[in-house]
Amino acid sequence: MQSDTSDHQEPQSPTGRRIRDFEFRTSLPRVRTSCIFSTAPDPSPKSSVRSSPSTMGSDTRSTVKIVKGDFGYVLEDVPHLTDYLPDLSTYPNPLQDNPAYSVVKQYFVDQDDTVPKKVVVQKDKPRGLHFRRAGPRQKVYFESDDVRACIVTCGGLCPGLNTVIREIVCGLSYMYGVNRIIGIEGGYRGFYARNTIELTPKSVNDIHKRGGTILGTSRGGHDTLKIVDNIQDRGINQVYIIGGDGTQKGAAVIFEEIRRRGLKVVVAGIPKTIDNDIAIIDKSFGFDTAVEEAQRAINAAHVESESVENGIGVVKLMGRYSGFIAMYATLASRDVDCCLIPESPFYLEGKGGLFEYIEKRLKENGHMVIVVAEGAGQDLIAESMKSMGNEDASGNKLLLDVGLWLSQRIKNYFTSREKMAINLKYIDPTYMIRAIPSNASDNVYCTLLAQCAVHGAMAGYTGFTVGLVNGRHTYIPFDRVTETGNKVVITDRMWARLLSSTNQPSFLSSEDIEEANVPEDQPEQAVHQEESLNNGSV
Ligand SMILES: Nc1ncnc2c1ncn2[C@@H]1O[C@H](COP(=O)(O)OP(=O)(O)OP(=O)(O)O)[C@@H](O)[C@H]1O
Ligand SMILES: O=P(O)(O)OC[C@H]1O[C@](O)(CO)[C@@H](O)[C@@H]1O
Ligand SMILES: [Mg+2]
Repeated sequence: MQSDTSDHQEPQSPTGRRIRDFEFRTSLPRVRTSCIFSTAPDPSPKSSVRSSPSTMGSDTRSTVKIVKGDFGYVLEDVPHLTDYLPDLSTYPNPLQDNPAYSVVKQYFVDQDDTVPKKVVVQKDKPRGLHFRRAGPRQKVYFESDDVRACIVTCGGLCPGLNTVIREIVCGLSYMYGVNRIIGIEGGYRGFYARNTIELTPKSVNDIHKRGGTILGTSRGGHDTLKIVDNIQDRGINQVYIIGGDGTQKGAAVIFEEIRRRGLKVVVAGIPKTIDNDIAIIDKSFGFDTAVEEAQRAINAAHVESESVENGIGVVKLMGRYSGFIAMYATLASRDVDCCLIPESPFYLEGKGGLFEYIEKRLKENGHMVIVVAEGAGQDLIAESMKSMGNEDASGNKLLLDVGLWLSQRIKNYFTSREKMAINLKYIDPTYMIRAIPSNASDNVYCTLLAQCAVHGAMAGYTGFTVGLVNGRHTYIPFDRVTETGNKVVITDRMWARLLSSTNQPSFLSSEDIEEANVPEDQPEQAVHQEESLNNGSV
């Protein structure tokens, strides 16, 4: 954990009273109609609060705290409990007496520390967007005995979920002396439809060695009022929500309702998605593990295809809207001849099409490997199968199996034209990849994310997602991570590197390139991808 040398100034309670906030707040009757939110006194004369789009199309308007500084500096700050409960007491952080941490020089993060979204800068350009740096603060807003925390996991599985659960429990317990932590079973609907389980450092001790989530997960079932009623009834005052883009949208609505009721309850999100499709953050946990595990499937496809005449190995990898796993697994392997992702349209027949390329590759090399992300070519499949538009319980598009479809189309093409006898093997390792435990580097990453979430919650921050931005942990407002998704930018250098490593056609006409050209706010995203997933190398 990084430390800082400057003096730390925590906001003090104006009353200085050490009230038992948790008991006080949870004894209040439920407030459903009146809003007792007020914005915090501006920390800077240049700060302002902007409205952000509602996440649910209801009256749940969010306010994002914008602080402006010199040279075009902008801090997009996260909410704090004192925004709507200004009289809360603060307490010294128990970490200062913890033998492990007390020896660290300036262990606490300075209140003013922020992290820039963009690290490649030009001397005449504004300093741009910043996020609040994550980490332990000198003062906390909860007494250890008063904390009652809960953890929930939602959406699809991802390597590392159990590690995050483990480290939230251990972080709360060992760093802050919290011993009342419960797990909500089966995703959002578990708040009102399932039992809870008690979580202790002992009960979670070995769970990081297992795939999946010990709490279970689900899609759909997000009923905001029932969830917040349940939080209130159970006296929960720290809610840790682990999940993808849909889950973070759900967390944002829960936060809004909690704030509307004036509860001293913190909502902290930990972004999870194997697809790496969450905006702003460098990468999501479990992504590295997925890319590594995908190598085994690609390797099998390569061995199978090179062992026979005109062998073709087709491997399907996950990636509903974003082809990051396919792109990085391809770049890592060097055995892949063609990588198809949702962001890059392709076509099968005719000049410059996939069939022509396969034929050429087989003639040159005798075998080939194709990696296809599950969301690729969905329009093409829909055209030929005349069915599309089904959704899962969370409203996500249900995909048609591109791997099976593509394999069949390739077989048909070569059989019907009596071009050449091919030998195609289709491998679908998607759920096997998703279900494994996280690898070593993801384990460390999950640990830091979990600990930063705990530090933020104890420090009274709320309505935030914890995320790595340019290698530093930050607190990001929910809206920022949910308003757009992270996608492979096909006019970016990384995709060019892939094209040059596989030698596949780009399948793009000059009009397509124009259309795909980075929109105004995306050059930053493209640079960001370069820097974050590529350690800044060019
Ligand atoms: N706009 C939304 N508002 C409130 N809740 C939502 C919203 N979108 C999704 N959710 C809820 O979030 C949970 C998870 O959503 P979803 O199934 O889309 O997975 P996810 O979090 O995006 O993860 P992944 O896509 O990586 O599997 C579901 O319980 C769903 O009801
Ligand atoms: O079959 P499920 O559990 O709905 O999940 C499938 C989806 O989940 C994801 O892994 C995202 O979590 C996507 O890549 C995939 O489309
Ligand atoms: Mg999602």
